[in-house]
Amino acid sequence: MAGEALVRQFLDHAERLAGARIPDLVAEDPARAASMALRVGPVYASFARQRIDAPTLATLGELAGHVRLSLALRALVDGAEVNASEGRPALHTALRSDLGRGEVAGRAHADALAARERMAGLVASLRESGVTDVVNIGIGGSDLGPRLVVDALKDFNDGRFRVHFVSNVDGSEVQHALRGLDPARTAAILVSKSFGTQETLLNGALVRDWLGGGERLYAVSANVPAAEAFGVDPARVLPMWDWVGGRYSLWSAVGFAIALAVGMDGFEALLAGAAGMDAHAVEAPLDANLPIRHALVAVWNRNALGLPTQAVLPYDQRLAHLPAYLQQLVMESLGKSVRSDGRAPGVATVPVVWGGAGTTAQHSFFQALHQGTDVVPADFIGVVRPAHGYRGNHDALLANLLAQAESLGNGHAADDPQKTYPGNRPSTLFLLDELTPHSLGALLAMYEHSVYAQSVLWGINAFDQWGVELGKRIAGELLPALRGEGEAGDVVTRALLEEIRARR
Ligand SMILES: O=P(O)(O)OC[C@H]1O[C@H](O)[C@H](O)[C@@H](O)[C@@H]1O
Repeated sequence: MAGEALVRQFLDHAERLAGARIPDLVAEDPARAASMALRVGPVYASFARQRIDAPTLATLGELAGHVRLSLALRALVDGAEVNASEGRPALHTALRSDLGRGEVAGRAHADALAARERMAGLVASLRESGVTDVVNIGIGGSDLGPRLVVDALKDFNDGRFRVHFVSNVDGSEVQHALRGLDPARTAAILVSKSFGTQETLLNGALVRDWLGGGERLYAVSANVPAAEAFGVDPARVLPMWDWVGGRYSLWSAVGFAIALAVGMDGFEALLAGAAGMDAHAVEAPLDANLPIRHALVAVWNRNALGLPTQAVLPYDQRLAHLPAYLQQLVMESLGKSVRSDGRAPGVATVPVVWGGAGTTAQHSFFQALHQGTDVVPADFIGVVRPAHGYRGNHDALLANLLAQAESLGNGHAADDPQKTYPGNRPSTLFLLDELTPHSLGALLAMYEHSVYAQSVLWGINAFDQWGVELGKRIAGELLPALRGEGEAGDVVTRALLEEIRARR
């Protein structure tokens, strides 16, 4: 079908479903719970509580076909220049899969294997050393992925190292991270793709001095000369490449801290889980493809239902960092209002991603999810088998997870409007059999592919982030003014500078 006819059909479905209610959709189709669910390895996903039906999904599938989503996924893993504004491929899949065809993907995969081999050597030598604590210094993609995974996989950590994270340029974070640590028993990893990030260089210099030199300093960077000039021994610099986006990089040596926490076996299992999802994303037909389904639902919620935000609600404390990680993955990738071809997308793009771990979050912002004026679609993530023996707690956790998805979807009528729940709040519910390196790898790769698929549907580049540059430049200009050297900033900033200077 031609593009325009498809868009018309999309709008027709939107109009038809504008008044549709999730409980009615569920009641109308007894097979819905099964037909709206997909399983890929350890990841089960139910879309039964989305405000969508089979004919709409068929149109969305046609839309996916129209934008050649399958070919686009293939182009991604084969190393096509999907990052057009920077003239680069985005080959994060080559870090964990050998799916990519052709020379570019093949070389990337070989380079990734060689780097992993070197990383394994450094992990082994550190395990044999007297080092007890490791501080990961990085920000954005050089922090959020490792931070999430190290915390999520703490049941797979043998406790050989305590791993700490420092990202913020706020000196308070580094001060508290180092408090109580022994410099003679601490190693630091400076993780920076560019090795030009202000926060990481300032914190790195502090920690280098605190360590008393570069002996236990490690670096991961695509800018090896800069890391060496900073004082890191070349033998302790692991490579990264311009073909890996920062927010897609935890599978590279950026995951050094992960490998120290869960061992190389754990790291390899994480990669294997992601590789399984890569193969599914590229090979599964459109209508049975989990990341594509997830992406189509995201676009439906944003553009047909006009929902401006998206909640991420892991019902597992170990996944408490998942909302922050997904904020970068989704919002840096899709936070664009210009298509790759320079045109306006003509529709809303990125939603605001936010969230928190259940059940804790139920006692803070869930009131607004249930009765607020904005409808917030949610991704719930639950884990069937816990890694602890407190069965009573886990049953309560799962009961709450199921109850929240049900009550948000169905609502509740009451005579008293204060006690009425409007319901019709859409959600997707993921279940992992267990939270393991393998299942976590699969889940995170699912989100990566969904984000890429959304970018293809919207025609935007998921792999650049020009929007973060302006603030960095202005901060650079304001730095001397803050020290009293010259003037910078607009009228409001100057007044604020004056206020700060007067009270220092
Ligand atoms: O790894 P680095 O080069 O230090 O970059 C760290 C982060 O900073 C940048 O501002 C980007 O917004 C992020 O995408 C990136 O992950």
